[in-house]
Amino acid sequence: MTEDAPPFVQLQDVRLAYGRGERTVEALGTTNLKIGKGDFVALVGPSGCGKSTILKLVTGLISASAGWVFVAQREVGAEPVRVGMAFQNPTLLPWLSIRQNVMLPLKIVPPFRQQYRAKKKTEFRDRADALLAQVGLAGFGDKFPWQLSGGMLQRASLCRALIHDPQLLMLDEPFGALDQFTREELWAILQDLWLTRRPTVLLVTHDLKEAGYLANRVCVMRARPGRIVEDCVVDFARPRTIEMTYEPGFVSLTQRLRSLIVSARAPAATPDATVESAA
Ligand SMILES: Nc1ncnc2c1ncn2[C@@H]1O[C@H](COP(=O)(O)OP(=O)(O)OP(=O)(O)O)[C@@H](O)[C@H]1O
Repeated sequence: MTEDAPPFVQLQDVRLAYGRGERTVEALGTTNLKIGKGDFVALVGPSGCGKSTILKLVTGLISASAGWVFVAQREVGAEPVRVGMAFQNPTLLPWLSIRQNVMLPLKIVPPFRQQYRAKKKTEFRDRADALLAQVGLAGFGDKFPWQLSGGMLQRASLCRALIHDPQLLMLDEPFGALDQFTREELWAILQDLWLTRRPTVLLVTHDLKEAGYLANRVCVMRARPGRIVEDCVVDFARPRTIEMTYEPGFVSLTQRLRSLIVSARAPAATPDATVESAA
């Protein structure tokens, strides 16, 4: 993000508490975050520090208890923004083929919805097939989810998240359930998709190597209440490779992130501590 370009995503003095009264959980303390258009930011931190809460705030799924969330310089929810999402569980619809699953956002999201009804089905089908080919799933469009491996399903899920050219791509531990080799393959695929399409990406991950490989910035969070304690710039050249992750600069980045998280780890949470911290 250049100094004078307005941020595409901005959290300004945001606080978020779940529940009421004695059951209040202060999930996010005062939090500020700016993400430039087309940037790739990873959120890392101990369990319960509010990473997914930030994703929910940015997509407008929940509203801030205090402060403001802006996307494209408008308060979130004021204007529709095209968002793509992928989670740990690919959640493809089992009764639809892979291609139909990938095309689903085009049936739902304007302006594609109207075009889909009008005439563009063939064009959209070609678009889905091209995207499937880009992630190594050429020829799998007619298969059904049960016929694919976990890694293949996650590739298809990335295609579904990107088919409608989202301005914002929200990824909540998308590769968390995959083995290391499949995960590394998918990092390369995601990097390639990001380099060619340049959505603004917010990635939640527990994998520090993944954060360092994929992101331009890694925000380290701390719990109770959740907050960002460090914002590390990652400026390794692109495209990044797995070999690069063994180089001293990369290793010292992941070591630094690790020690930040170790020191950010809150003592084990208890229901009483939760109520106390919220009081
Ligand atoms: N719907 C909810 N109602 C009450 N408390 C919630 C709710 N959702 C999350 N929390 C609490 O808010 C805090 C932040 O949760 P969040 O899911 O954002 O953390 P996280 O960093 O994504 O965690 P993890 O890495 O384990 O997925 C946690 O203490 C969690 O228990």
